[in-house]
Amino acid sequence: DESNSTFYDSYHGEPISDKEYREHVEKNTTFWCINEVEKCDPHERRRLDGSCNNLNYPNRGMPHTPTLKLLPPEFSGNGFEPRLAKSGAPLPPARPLRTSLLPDARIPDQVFTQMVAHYMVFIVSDVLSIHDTVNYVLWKPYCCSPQGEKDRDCIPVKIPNDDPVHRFSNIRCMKLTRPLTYQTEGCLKNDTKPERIVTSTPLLDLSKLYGTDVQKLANKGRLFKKGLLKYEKEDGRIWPPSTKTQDNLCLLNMKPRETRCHDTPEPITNSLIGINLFSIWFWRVHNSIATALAAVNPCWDDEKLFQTAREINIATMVQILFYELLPSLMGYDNLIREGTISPFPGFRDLYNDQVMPQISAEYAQGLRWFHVIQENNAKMYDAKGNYVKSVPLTNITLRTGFLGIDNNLDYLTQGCFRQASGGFNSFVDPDIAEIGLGPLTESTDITSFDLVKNRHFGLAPYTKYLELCNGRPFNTFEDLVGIVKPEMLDILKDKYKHVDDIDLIAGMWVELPAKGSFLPKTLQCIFLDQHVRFLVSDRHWYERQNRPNAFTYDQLLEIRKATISGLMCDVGDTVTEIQPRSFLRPGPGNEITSCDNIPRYDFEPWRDPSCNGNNSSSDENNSSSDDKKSSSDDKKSSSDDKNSSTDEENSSSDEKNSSSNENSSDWLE
Ligand code: HEM
Repeated sequence: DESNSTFYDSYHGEPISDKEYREHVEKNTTFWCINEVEKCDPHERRRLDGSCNNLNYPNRGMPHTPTLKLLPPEFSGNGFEPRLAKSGAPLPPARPLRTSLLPDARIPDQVFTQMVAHYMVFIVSDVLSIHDTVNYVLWKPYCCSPQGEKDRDCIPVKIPNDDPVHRFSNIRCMKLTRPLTYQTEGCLKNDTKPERIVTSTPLLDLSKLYGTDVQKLANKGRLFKKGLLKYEKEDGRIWPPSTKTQDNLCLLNMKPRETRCHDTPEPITNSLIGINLFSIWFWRVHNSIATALAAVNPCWDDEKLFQTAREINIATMVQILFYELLPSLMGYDNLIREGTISPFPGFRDLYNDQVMPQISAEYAQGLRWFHVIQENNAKMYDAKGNYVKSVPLTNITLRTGFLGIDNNLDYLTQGCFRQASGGFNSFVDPDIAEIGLGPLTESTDITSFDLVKNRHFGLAPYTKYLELCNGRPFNTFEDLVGIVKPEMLDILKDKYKHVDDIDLIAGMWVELPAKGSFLPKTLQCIFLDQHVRFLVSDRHWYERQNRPNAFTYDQLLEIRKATISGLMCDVGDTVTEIQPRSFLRPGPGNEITSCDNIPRYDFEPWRDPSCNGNNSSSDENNSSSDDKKSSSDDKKSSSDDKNSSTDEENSSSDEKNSSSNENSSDWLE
């Protein structure tokens, strides 16, 4: 009897009939095309799978739900191929366009650190998917061989003979596949506009950290003690649980030395290094929060500790994004003016149940622009900032094992805030443009792919977005004066026959930054729209006073203290000193300083009066949580003797846990 849950069509968002349900079962399309939603309870917390976020449209906010379009998609022909140029010819080929508009060069940025790129790619993992990449790497790896010519899904990128890089090689093809869509997965008919499908929730909710499935989280994530996530301790470092078999995503671990591979609810934690690092860090943040909560509230059970820690963890991630990273990138005044952030520390409640929790297709594409600022040569430093060595990031994708040896995790961590990001300019790091996926492919130009995907998603011409964002028409190349960089206007004219031919991502590559911002004008516009949507459409938004289990005013004031540097001091290996604003390069006004000077959460506002019958134990735990704030430099030293009772609980909980004889009070350090 399924009376407690309803099946929704993932695309349309309507409940489906029993007959339709059985048809999907027969076609084996339930996974992508159907969302199962348990009856909503308006008072429950944020669900893992995003369901019931909007009580009127319960599947909106779940995985496999569609993006919103700022402008109607444009395709050509019955097969929904990319739109054509005004002349009726195909648009200019991707690779030569990319090498002209966005040439290879490695130029360090003068303002931002690597932390920006890593945080942004972690945000990407929270709202998008990697299955389109897995598709051409693993499932259909033949797109540059004869077999590929027979497969419609193959859309390889051709390299011309006069290519600036590959004229010196014999590589003439880069393998690539069409995006997975509701059509390819059998949810919509093939004669409808291709509509991309993704696996994350379209909400900022750490959905790839906790996963979107209660059972998976129970199996792989939760320790079911004291609100903690499972963890392992090795050489004094805390890790998410690992798999000892090889069937996970760590394809590039160099055996036999490199064996570590996360066994978290979602294997994506093992993918790009920025996703990997922030997954490790937010995993630890969860546990440090749960431990601090347990210290002030000894009567809270595992469930209450877990759920509260998860909420604070999510709020921390969002607070850092909205109030630290975005203002640095886009300008504080711009964000205040547009309503992305509030100038006041207290509550704000802009929830509108008519706005669906969705991301725009343009936001998904706009995030790709950040490939421009990815510096691929990761410099590694010791805790005092002495240079140790470097590693190309493209060599450590799908290679969690690298982090597990030679103090690499520590050194990389230091590099995140000591090394500049790639320049916010019109150049792409040569490795991102030519290597891309490291040893997984012969050659991958991520930025050419950005252009090809832009077309296969059917995004409207750049000029239409200019009109949308600026409120006036753009009819000629001359209308782009003041919009794009002058020298780039010449190249645009060379490459595109008509101004309306210009692709959205190409326009963003060559645009001038928006006023008071480091982002290109049109990207700024797309970001402003989406970030307001995030907060307006999310019933569980952390700044709301009127939501289930809302923070109190005093709790929210603690969340306001979140900074990326505070996070690094709490959970970053060997981080005992850091600049206060570590998305920005250290230097005058942002000098590296002791972690003692970096603000951190105080968990007193979470003290639950109903626990306070038993004072002796809560006092003791309290003093240890105070310790934590001052002594940030002992993440490695294993304390401690206070909780001998937890020894036993822990060792029984997890057979493959290398830390089974450690006690969970590690988190009380
Ligand atoms: C070492 C650094 C990075 C590498 C090697 C990398 C690699 C890739 C690759 C191979 C793809 C798939 C391309 C395709 O199939 O079309 C991709 C997609 C993407 N990347 Fe990156 N990336 C990196 C950094 C970043 C950063 C810093 C961001 C920041 C926002 C980012 C955002 C995206 C987005 C939004 C997509 C599209 C995902 C989707 O549509 O589902 N990437 N990246």
